[in-house]
Amino acid sequence: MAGISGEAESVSLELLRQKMRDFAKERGWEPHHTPRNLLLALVGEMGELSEIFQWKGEVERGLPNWKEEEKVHLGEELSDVLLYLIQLSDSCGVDLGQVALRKIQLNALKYPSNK
Ligand SMILES: Nc1ccn([C@H]2C[C@H](O)[C@@H](COP(=O)(O)OP(=O)(O)OP(=O)(O)O)O2)c(=O)n1
Repeated sequence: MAGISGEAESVSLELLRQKMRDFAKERGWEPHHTPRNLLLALVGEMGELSEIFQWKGEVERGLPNWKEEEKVHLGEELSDVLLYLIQLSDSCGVDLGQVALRKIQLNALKYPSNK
């Protein structure tokens, strides 16, 4: 699927990490992108994401009754959370893709399948 700039590439965590590095560098924001600042920004975006669901009651999987504009807004807030999480990991020197893969393996050991 083509992205906003017409890119047809597949989206990897590494691609997003590099794009956010470039984004911060081009604006001279790197000094502000410390782990603590990025964590607080992430928590702020988590709040914005939560607001979308606030007072709605239970929500069906796939959001069948949501307006298109609500889904677009949801996608934006999910993206903000992801992009700050990637930047936070990067600022801590953590390879998010690798540690997440390892965590999935640990989860499988902790919660064995019955099948
Ligand atoms: N110092 C900054 C500021 C912004 N961003 C990026 C990461 C997020 O994807 C997005 C956040 O931008 P805003 O703070 O403007 O937040 P919103 O897009 O949610 O706007 P608003 O809070 O007005 O709804 O921009 C960033 O990396 N570093």
